[in-house]
Amino acid sequence: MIWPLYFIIGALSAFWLVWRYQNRRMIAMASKIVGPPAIPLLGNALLFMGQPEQFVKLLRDLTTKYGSVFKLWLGPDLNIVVSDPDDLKVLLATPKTNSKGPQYKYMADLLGGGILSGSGPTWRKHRKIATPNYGKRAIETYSEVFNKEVNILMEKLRIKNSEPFDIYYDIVRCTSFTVCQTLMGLTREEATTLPHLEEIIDKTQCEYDVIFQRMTKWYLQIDPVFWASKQHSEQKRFMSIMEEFSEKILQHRLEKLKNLDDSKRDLMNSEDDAVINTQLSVIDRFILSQELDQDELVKETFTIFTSSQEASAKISSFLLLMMAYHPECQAKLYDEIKTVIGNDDRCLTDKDLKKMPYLEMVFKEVLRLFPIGAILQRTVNEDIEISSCTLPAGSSLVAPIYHLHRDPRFWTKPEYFDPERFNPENTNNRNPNAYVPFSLGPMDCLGRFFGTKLVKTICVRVLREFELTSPETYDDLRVFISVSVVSRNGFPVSLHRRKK
Ligand code: HEM
Repeated sequence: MIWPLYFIIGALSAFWLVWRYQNRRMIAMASKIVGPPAIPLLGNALLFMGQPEQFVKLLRDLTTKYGSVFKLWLGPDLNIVVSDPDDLKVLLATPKTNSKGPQYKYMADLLGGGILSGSGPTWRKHRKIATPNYGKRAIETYSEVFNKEVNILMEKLRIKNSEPFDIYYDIVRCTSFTVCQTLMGLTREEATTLPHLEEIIDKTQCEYDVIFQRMTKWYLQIDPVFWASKQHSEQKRFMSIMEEFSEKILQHRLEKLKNLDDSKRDLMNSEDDAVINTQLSVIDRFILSQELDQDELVKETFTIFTSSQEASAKISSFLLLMMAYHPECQAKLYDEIKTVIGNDDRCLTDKDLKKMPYLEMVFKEVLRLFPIGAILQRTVNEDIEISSCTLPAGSSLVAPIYHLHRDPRFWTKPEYFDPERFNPENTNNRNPNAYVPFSLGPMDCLGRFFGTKLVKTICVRVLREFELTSPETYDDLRVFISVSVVSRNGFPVSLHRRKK
């Protein structure tokens, strides 16, 4: 009976020795970098067995103990956690880290190896095809849809009483319909009849939880263990509805593209940041490029949807929750809104938003505390020298953005919500690299202008009409990381109509 056990131990030891021999250069270079003691095969993976809330504390404690650069072995993956802002700027911007890290493969299971979770030629090709729809000028054309969808959101909010409710669910519907009619190119009618739309909207966070658990729990990275888990059946169900959802979107666009005139087809050759580019949707561009097979089209369609509606809804909800928690900031922002747009419930323009500096400060403070890319990982393709060490080729760079944004070396009272950090004087006195909400370099956020404008449009319209309170206080807020930052208790707010 004992022989099978000897066999397994022997096979694992042989694997470990061969692996050490093949990676001896990386291991030798890693030995010069500090980090917690690792055990054979698992490395430091056992440190990550706790609850999601403990993950934030764990990384903070390790940074306190080992400093701005330290190593963590997750099984055979050497992760180098860098929280020095100047090093991070160099590391995220260099082409030597122009590939997503190995943990993104769990995201790629769902989204394919394309624009959000992929690397190399596929990522480059997809990013190039999609880019014309995301530029500063291109998104000017989306103002009408943004405002129209916010009108519908406002109608829903007007019929609520002053009982607390989780505002995220109304907002994420608004952002989802907005994305369908802009980046995806659907009519509202087509969007409302998409199969499983409601279920997808409601289950997206659960799916990100599964992905993040696989990224951080070593035993879920063993395929047979994952296949036997309940997370796998949840993921399978989600993937099947996601496929039907995306296929329907593609079907709508293929139908429209049958009658596409040549002038629009020529837009495929334009890479300028121009208003005219949005006459083709991102999905149209993927189809017309003929570069993607059917599976890639399905997954990239869902990626375009989920990367935009979820992030914008989450940041809008955090911003409104922060206003409910901080009445003095809300009053200041309301004064600014009233000065710029008066009492009318009119559509917002880009010009209006530009005249609201305090809104920009509040938005930045929300992104500091609740970043969408809370922890980023990149593969180091060639050795890179930084101030304190050399990151060896084959290792992974980990950028702990959440922790950088709360690092007391750069932020006084980092846990406090204080938009004044972003007034011109305070901004000038701080290291600019300590704030990277949209990441940096060639793999930075493609949707920063889209997201910024949509979040601001939603929040200004809601705050213009309602004063927000919450049954909870900022001290009650519990957040954890699950790809992005998640609020344990959701976004509970009450709405009170303002007097005209
Ligand atoms: C408003 C809040 C948003 C924030 C703070 C944010 C932040 C980020 C960050 C940090 C990344 C890098 C992720 C990584 O390397 O793992 C990223 C990537 C990306 N974001 Fe956003 N995002 C936001 C909204 C959006 C929106 C609205 C869209 C689409 C319209 C979008 C599209 C993308 C895409 C396509 C990528 C992948 C880029 C690439 O790897 O080439 N994001 N975002």
